[in-house]
Amino acid sequence: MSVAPQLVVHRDKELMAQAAAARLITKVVDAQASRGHASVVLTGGRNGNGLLAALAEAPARDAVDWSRLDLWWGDERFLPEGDPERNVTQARKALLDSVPLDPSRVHAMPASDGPHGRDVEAAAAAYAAELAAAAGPEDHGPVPVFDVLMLGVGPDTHVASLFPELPAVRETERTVVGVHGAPKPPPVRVTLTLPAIRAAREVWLLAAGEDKAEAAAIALSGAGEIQAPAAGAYGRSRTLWLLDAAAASQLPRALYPPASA
Ligand SMILES: O=C1O[C@H](COP(=O)(O)O)[C@@H](O)[C@H](O)[C@H]1O
Repeated sequence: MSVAPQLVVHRDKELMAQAAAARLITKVVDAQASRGHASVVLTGGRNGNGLLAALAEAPARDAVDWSRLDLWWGDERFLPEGDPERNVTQARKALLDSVPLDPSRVHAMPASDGPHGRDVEAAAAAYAAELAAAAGPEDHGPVPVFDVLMLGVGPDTHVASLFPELPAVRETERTVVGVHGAPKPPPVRVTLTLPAIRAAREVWLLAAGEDKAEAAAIALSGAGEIQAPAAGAYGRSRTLWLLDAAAASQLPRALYPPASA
């Protein structure tokens, strides 16, 4: 059953990134204190990378035990290792190269020049197997119960590489699939599916900028997940939309009443 989304609206995208970074630090520190380790699923895109860059600048980042953090990805552009358009390349530049992570806990999705070559279905199956191997009996499923899974929201309401009406968003069995014909380049991608996303304890959707306003309004107004994949992204115990004022500007008044002063 889906948990009703909560909304937090910040003044602008810089403040949103800083506040989300602070929120993530607290979550990771709390999870490490209670379970000894934490797991976070990263997103690509402008807002996801903005958050990572803000985290890199936050003095409180030193409160995180980076060696006890598992990092996974919600999706990846299926390109050669090191390609500047790969989500993992951008994440490394924004944050990962500057913190003492345990490389064995950095679970990048396969590249198109990796062991599976250009076979994106094999790459997706390999990532699903890696997730399944990391899931313990306490997870009761084929993927770990991630502490936080972040998703950038595209102007067309896509999340991860789940685009409206494409087969990946209809997947109900597999946890990771290959994507062909994505409307946003590159066309070939690897993505977690909605069932895998919904295994997370908390799902955070990031939307900043005017070009996200319509998507946020559609996804939060009862749209179906096939037409608006962001509407189908929710966590087991919390679904949090982190927006800036521009992205919140078309939300129904019942969700985001205009300020009175
Ligand atoms: O291509 C992608 O786009 C989305 C959204 O990106 P944005 O730049 O519009 O914020 C991103 O969440 C996804 O990870 C990425 O592969």
